[in-house]
Amino acid sequence: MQVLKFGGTSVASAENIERVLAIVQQASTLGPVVLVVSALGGTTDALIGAGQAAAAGNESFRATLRQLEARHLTAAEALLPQAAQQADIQPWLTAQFTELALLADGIFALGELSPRTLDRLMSYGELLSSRLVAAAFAARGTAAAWADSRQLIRTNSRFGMAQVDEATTEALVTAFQLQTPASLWVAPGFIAADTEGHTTTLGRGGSDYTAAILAAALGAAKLEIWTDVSGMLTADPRLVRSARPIARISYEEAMELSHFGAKVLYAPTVQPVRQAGIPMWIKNTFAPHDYGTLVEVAPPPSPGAVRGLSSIGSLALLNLEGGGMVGVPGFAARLFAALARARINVVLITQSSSEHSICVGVSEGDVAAAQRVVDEEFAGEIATGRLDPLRPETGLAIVALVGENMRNHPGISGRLFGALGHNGVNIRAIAQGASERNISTVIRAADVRKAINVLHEEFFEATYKQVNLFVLGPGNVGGKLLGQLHQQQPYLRDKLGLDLRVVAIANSRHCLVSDEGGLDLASWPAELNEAPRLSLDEFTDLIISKNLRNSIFVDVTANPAAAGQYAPLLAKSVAVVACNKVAASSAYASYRHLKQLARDFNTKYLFETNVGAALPVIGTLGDLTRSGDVVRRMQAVLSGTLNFVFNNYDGSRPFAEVVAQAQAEGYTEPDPRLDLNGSDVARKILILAREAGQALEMSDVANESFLPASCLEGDVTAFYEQLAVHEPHFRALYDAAAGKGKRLKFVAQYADGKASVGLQQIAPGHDLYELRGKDNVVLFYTDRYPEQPLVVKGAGAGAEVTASGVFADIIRAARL
Ligand SMILES: NC(=O)C1=CN([C@@H]2O[C@H](COP(=O)(O)OP(=O)(O)OC[C@H]3O[C@@H](n4cnc5c(N)ncnc54)[C@H](O)[C@@H]3O)[C@@H](O)[C@H]2O)C=CC1
Ligand SMILES: N[C@@H](CC=O)C(=O)O
Repeated sequence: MQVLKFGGTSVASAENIERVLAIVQQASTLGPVVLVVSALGGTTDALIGAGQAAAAGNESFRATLRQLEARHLTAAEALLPQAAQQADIQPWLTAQFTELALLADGIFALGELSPRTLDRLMSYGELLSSRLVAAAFAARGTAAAWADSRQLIRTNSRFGMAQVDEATTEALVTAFQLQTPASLWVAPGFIAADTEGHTTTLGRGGSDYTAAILAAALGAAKLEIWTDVSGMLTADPRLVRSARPIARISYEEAMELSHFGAKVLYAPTVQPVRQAGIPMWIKNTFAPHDYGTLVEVAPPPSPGAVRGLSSIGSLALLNLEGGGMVGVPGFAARLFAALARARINVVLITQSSSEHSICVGVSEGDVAAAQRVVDEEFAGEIATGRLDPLRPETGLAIVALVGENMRNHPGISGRLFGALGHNGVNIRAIAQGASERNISTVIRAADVRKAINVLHEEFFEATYKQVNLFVLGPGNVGGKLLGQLHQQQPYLRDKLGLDLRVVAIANSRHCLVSDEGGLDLASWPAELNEAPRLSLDEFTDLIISKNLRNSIFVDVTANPAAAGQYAPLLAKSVAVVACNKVAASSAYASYRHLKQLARDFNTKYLFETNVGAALPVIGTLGDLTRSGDVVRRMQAVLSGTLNFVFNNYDGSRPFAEVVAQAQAEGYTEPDPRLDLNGSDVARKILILAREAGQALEMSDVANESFLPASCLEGDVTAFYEQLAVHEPHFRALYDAAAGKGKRLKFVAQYADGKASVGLQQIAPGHDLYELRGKDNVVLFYTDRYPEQPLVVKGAGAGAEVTASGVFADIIRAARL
């Protein structure tokens, strides 16, 4: 004997019912079948709606019933095309709708819909569908006995969620089996009857349960639950696009997953088949050849120990706190008794070992009643200050890891907390049973999508990690960066498992935002010009409100206000990657604050390109200091622009022209005066000194500018005009050095806690002398490199190299 159950979508139309008939015919070749069906999809909701409308005195219930009747008659006509075949079923359907109309009229007249009447009303859905399916079999020449589940399944009289009397049910089923010769039964799911013969129901989704009860009573060889997905999935597919079917799962795991949101299976279904040791398949009516999920006693362990993820929303935490409960037995018992009296279901329980508080999770809809009954129960303790009034928190959800094998794998919860922590998902409460089969976390409902995706990637997707980039400032560097990202996307997916998506690109005039899947990096420039403007605050709000996992803000501007956005973003665990030097060279307290925020919120603030573009300067310095070395002295050429200018200026071309060339080649700051006046280099040595451990401010960096003051008095145009005016000054500087066989270098120095920048004449043989083009060099003198310095040298400016340094920081942030 095998029991097959088909859900509402599987029997929603004549076309779908044809599929059901084919699947059942196929199964019948293996042995007798009990077929359990739900109501035609949407019927139960429509019946409830009609009942509620009637009770409220709203005559719309009549139209609803007419529509339902028409739908069932249409299905009958399609399934039983010949008039003779319809001879029985059509009058029967009409009679049922006449009964239904009378029942609804009664509800309308009384203005009342009791749970018992509602069960009766709802039962018509499954009665109609099961009769229709049985008639369709008969019309195809297959004898199908219609089995009235109300005569097979005995329950108590808890209408809406009746409890089954297993012994009586088994006896009734056995008796029916003895009297029924047919090898195919068709039975309505969901419905049963109490000892008085009143129709009861087994809870929404109860048709699965009906099938399991019948399977257990019959000692069936297997139970198949046919639905519209190919088995239980690793996560809710509406939340996780890459969720995939679980091939094999234990009863206990299936129970945990179905409890916590896997709508594919009604949770009570598992118990009867588990007890009877009956294997249960979950299969897809619309893809019958898919493997589905086999629920069994001992499935092979899942490779990553976690079998699936589940989530339930609309949760509230109830916190009962107070010194009065420490060491006093009975508080928990009174709390749970009070909740039970109010029929409030407790979903999750945690208590700290200090016994100072108990926290329970309940449905949000139960909060008001819980507050009332608990505060009543503990009124005495609250009045004397031994307990605080119950403190409910709403807007929460549970996300849980489920897996039988987790108990054999240390470190699962560490990975869970780490993954959520890196993404700024705050865990409000946790619960793990001693079985270690379920680790439940309570988080903000708004974080569920992000959390469940992060965890799915962590535990199921060895292949890809999605990283979401928000790029501000697609200018010289930003434009190159987007080009490099575009070119490398396939490599990153294949080799690093990173699915890098650019979610938004903004400049000061436009902001282009992607819907799903990230922007097309081949076509962003044209699209950006058509996009609306967003202010910086709005851009930050967009990043925060999108609440995407592994979000990274990439600041490729030179804008001080952009730097002002880092703190709120880091505080939401959004990583910040910046080539903009403003933040790291702003007030020391603010620089420290940003670094601390990154630590506190488990994220990254990376700015390697602030010094020497893509050269590994800050990284090297970090390696030295983290390993215990002490930086005593630094000597460096840190301006690509100035090195280029002094390498290319010999008086044969005007100084202004060489500076303009540096700007055209993309070495200068957006405002080249910052390079020429030494500010850019001052920022860089300040950042290096800070990274070496010195709490310096910009005012502590001595800057001996070589520019005549008038060069900085106007705008950039005036600046170039003044450079031309002062050509003799620049020529004199050059001649003075060249006359001694020396070269001009703008040098940054740090020693003994003091930093300075200025133009120097460098003699041949000096470490800074041979420095070509736009190169940078940094000499680190440390306790471990006292005389022969550690040298980092190479191209220190240019959009392409800087973009590659930003890219490298993005990868670091993405891999955390
Ligand atoms: N060029 C180089 O060799 C290096 C540059 N950097 C840094 O890279 C940064 C960018 O330099 P470039 O690309 O040359 O500058 P750019 O002027 O070409 O690009 C800056 C971009 O930022 C945008 N922007 C400015 N203010 C904005 C705002 N409030 N909101 C949105 N977008 C805004 C502009 O529209 C532009 O798209 C600078 O901070 C610079 O210090 C760092 C290392 C080396
Ligand atoms: N303008 C800078 C670019 C890198 O920070 C320079 O010239 O070095």
